[in-house]
Amino acid sequence: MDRSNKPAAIGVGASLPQPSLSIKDNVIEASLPTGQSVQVHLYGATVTSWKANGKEQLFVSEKAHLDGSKPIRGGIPLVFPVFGPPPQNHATSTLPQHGFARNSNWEFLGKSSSDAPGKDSKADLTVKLDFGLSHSMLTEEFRETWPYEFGLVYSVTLTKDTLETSLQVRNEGKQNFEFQVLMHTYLNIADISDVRVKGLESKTYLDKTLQGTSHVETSAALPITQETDRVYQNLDPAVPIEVASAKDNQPLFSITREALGDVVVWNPWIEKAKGMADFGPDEAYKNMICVEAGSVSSWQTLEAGEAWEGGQSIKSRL
Ligand SMILES: O=P(O)(O)OC[C@H]1O[C@@H](O)[C@H](O)[C@@H](O)[C@@H]1O
Repeated sequence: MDRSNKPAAIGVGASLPQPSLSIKDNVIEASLPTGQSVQVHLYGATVTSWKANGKEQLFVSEKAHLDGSKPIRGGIPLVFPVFGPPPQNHATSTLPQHGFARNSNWEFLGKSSSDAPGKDSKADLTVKLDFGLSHSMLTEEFRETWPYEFGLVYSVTLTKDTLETSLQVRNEGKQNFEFQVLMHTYLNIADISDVRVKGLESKTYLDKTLQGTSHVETSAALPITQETDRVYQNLDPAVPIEVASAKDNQPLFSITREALGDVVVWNPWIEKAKGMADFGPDEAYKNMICVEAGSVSSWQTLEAGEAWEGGQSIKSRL
């Protein structure tokens, strides 16, 4: 995963087609000459579209609010600095569910592109979009409820066959703070009954549908047949979690992570889907599965002046 801020390689392939960028109504769109594209709303720095292989790879609810009035239901909302309902007696306790990153207005820091080493420069071209959020950009309410001086840089990198998202968290103040982080990725699938989640066998998970009780996964290829809300813990980030087709066992998505040791698997199923005002149509629960890379089962402590970085790379074969 390239986290450098290096600019486009000057001179290399100067005559080759370059990634294109458009900025309109607080939505940033970039595309590669090979056809892949990504779209990011400044509200939440939420990735709302990733097209590869001629297909949309991310699910966005038809009823999602795209006007900044509510976190966007779909794509990749970013969860920070707390996952789920904040615990009592913690610095995050008065924040909303999943924190403030997904409901804050981020700034676009710029685009960079690079040729990865390879024979076909056009095919290896990548584009990286950087977004920033800091304490002074928060609403007054969030600044008061979470009074830490912080800086986030969120990088969204599009390559020929992957989408990479990575977050750098900096503590720019004088006090330590604790945070959790999660990339709440809604993957677009044709039919939930046809997918299996692989790479979780023998891993411990907390089942949020069963009062957060702890279990050990017994399935090598997990089918989703009911409401599912599980936090798999302490995974090896380098081992991919795969969403595979049950028909031919072929992976549809493969997700590797860096410094993100937990993975949440979530599908609201029938009743919960109906109960979410911004989720639609009702049957759309069949067309999505959230596989969310994060660090949520404990807290990351960031000392004054320190930085932390983590991310995911999603490869699609859809
Ligand atoms: O409705 P929200 O706040 O976007 O959350 C959606 C889901 O997000 C998941 O990450 C949680 O594990 C679920 O418990 C939660 O329901």
